[in-house]
Amino acid sequence: MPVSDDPLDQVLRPPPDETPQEREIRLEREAEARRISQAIDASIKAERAARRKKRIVRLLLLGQSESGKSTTLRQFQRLYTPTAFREERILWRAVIQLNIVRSIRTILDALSAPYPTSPYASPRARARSLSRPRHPPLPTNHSPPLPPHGHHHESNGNGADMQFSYGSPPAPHYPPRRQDSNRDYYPDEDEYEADSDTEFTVANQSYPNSPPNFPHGSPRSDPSSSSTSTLAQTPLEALKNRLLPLRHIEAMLIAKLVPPNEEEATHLGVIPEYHTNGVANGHGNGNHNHNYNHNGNGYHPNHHPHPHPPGSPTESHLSHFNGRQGHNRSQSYRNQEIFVRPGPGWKGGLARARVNYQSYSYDDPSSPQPQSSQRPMSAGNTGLETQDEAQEVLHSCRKDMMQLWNDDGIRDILRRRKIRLEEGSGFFLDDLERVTSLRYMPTDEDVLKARLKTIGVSEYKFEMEVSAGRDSGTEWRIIDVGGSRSQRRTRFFSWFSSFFLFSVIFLGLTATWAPFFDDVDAIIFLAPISGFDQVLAEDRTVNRLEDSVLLWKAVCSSKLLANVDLVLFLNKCDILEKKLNSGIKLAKYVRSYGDRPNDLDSVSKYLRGKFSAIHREYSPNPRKFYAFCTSVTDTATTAGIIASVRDMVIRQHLKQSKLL
Ligand SMILES: Nc1nc2c(ncn2[C@@H]2O[C@H](COP(=O)(O)OP(=O)(O)OP(=O)(O)O)[C@@H](O)[C@H]2O)c(=O)[nH]1
Ligand SMILES: [Mg+2]
Repeated sequence: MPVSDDPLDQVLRPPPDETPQEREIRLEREAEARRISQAIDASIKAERAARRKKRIVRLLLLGQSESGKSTTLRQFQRLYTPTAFREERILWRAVIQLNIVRSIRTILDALSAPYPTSPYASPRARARSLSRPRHPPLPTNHSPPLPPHGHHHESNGNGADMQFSYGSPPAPHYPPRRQDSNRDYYPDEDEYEADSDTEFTVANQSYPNSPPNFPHGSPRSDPSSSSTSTLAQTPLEALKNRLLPLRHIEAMLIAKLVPPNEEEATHLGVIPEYHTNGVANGHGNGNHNHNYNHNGNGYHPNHHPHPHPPGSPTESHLSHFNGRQGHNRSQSYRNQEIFVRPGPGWKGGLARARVNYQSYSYDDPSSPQPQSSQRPMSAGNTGLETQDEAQEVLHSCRKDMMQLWNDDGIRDILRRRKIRLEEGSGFFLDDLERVTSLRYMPTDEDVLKARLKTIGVSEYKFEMEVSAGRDSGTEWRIIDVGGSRSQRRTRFFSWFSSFFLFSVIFLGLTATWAPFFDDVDAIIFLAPISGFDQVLAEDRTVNRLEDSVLLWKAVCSSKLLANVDLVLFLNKCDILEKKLNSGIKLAKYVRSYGDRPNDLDSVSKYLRGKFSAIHREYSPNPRKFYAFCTSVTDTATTAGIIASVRDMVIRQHLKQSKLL
């Protein structure tokens, strides 16, 4: 008998001194094991066939944090389950309220932030910050050009140009480079050097050279703030005092959005004043667990350590708003987004208290308008019987918020600190009059613009409503994952945007994850290409575009996903276009772009070519690949793209079914 080299054969080979009875028992056991294995195979096959027969289509959304995955999911819901989507719009009002409050907080913090303490601050900058006040580096997501050594060059083996390099020679004032094993990089792009000598004295003081345009004399008279106004040193200070109620609203909204049974510390730091008010829910105690909610039905397949170690910035996100001393302000509050689990978890509580408008159709202006005395009722799980306090506070603060946002001096400060709120997520400050009205009902566009970070993995099931078109009856399952990085212990880990993706793609498909990724019909991968000049909020050493490319390579080369068709959304093209038109050059960040034209068409074509080449080189097997330039918040253009994706996926799905 030929001797096999297969180590498995060697292990399984019967012992040389096996007796006839032992042999009989062994053969019986092996036959039983074979029978069980065949039964399992048959049942898996039958289940797949049944699923295909029932037309269950599964889509997986992948991409870095803020790439637009959940927004794409909302677009699917808007298009194919319009009634349900419309009914849920009111639930998004709390999220929009929170987005507004946090935008205002960003501005206020920008006005009162301390001076640089970054270890990477240049000695010159440090010296200057000691000698005279300057604008401090505030957290921004905008990246400096990466140095020339930072490029990645891969050969595609067939001579095609696969070079995709990031960076350009550093501007002279950037901090000294910190050496990484693979490349040089700038750890902190926020080292700020004023580009002129115009001097501001920030943090509640005067603005000698370019004052914000507050009205001279007394601040706007407001009975609710008269006592604080008299204490105020400046109109700005008075304005800030009048905006103090937003602190309470922020804590209240978080308590409202996070279900009471949520185990996870929900970024609520231990803020004594909130706790004594009984507003906060007592989280923030370092009890970090993820419960991955599969199918939104409460199934929690596993517990994983919280991605943020105790003491990480997420535990104190409210502290900055409180303006209390002693917190490390280099911990960017902008990393500290509120997140809730996707799916019905957070909506569940809100949905129990649907807004109490009487049969008023927001789409039908001829339907009876709500009475002016009728204010929207809270749709949250706190204060169900009360009026919507958050909306009322926002309404009463709206003039002050508008004054703050529209002030030229403050805009100038934001600009100098590279805070571009209008390009960021959940931006509603240009719509304050509308969104703070007492009868505000979010529009479809508002829901798509709202920002709520996803944590964990959820599968959404829905059937297309009959009104949605010919494919009604197909059950769609869309899997939305949280894209933010969770593991930064090693450089290797930090290359990958998500612990979840990392687990699935690189550590192998564990039983825990199998239900999510098994038998997926297609992946929609979102690469927000407007982020070419930005860094990740969760790791400020990493350029966003670079991160997307690395993740794309990982997805393309994953053996687990080798047979899944890929749809690429080069997303946030609307922001990209604005950036390019404002003069920001792609070539400064992607050196290989050279002197090609700096317009949307050329840039998107170029990047599409790069992503497409990576797909060709890295995919283990040939497969279908589609690429679109998208702005998934745009309802008109996205409808067409989603219809194409739907047709393509269904076609493929049917083809596969026939093969079974
Ligand atoms: N202007 C613009 N904004 C977009 C676009 N796509 C998404 N956004 C906004 O970007 C923000 C982030 O989008 P999400 O869909 O929450 O991102 P995500 O990929 O689900 O992020 P995680 O849940 O953190 O993984 C939201 O406020 C969206 O409204 C786009 O194409 N253009
Ligand atoms: Mg999301």
